[in-house]
Amino acid sequence: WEACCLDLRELCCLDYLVNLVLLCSLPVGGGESLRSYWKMYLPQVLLLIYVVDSADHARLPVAKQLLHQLIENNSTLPVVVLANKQDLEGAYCITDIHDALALSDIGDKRKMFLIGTHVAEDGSEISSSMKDAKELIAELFLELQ
Ligand SMILES: Nc1nc2c(ncn2[C@@H]2O[C@H](COP(=O)(O)OP(=O)(O)OP(=O)(O)O)[C@@H](O)[C@H]2O)c(=O)[nH]1
Repeated sequence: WEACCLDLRELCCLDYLVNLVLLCSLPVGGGESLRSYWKMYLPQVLLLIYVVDSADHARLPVAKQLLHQLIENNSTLPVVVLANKQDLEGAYCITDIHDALALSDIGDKRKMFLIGTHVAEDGSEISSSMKDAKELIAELFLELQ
């Protein structure tokens, strides 16, 4: 991580920056066996990107509880929630996801964004929603340097 702490303001190519952000990210899965690692990584991150499955209504209450627990002791950590799988029939819309995750309770001190995304099932192309999310994340990353 430290090796990547160069002055990103000097970089003017957004594509390069987006790729660099992805390189610098620490993806941690959401499975039960991996959740104990979340708090371990949290102090090292500039920005939390929390991905939920918008079509998995049954697990949204757990996703809400875990998100709130994760950030309860860090009132300023910026959070980007990706409401993924928006392409699936029955997926909750952004307003429903906002309510299901109780994002209005997350506090007004931090930057918080909620974006609907989806990826092609075969991974063949990057959707425009995912490109928008990547660009937002890159811009936030720049601001946080
Ligand atoms: N239609 C659609 N499928 C997706 C999307 N994102 C991931 N998938 C597919 O969903 C399947 C499961 O992927 P994920 O939900 O990301 O996997 P996971 O989070 O490890 O699995 P769970 O913990 O069981 O939810 C894979 O076949 C992915 O290709 C999406 O936005 N739309």
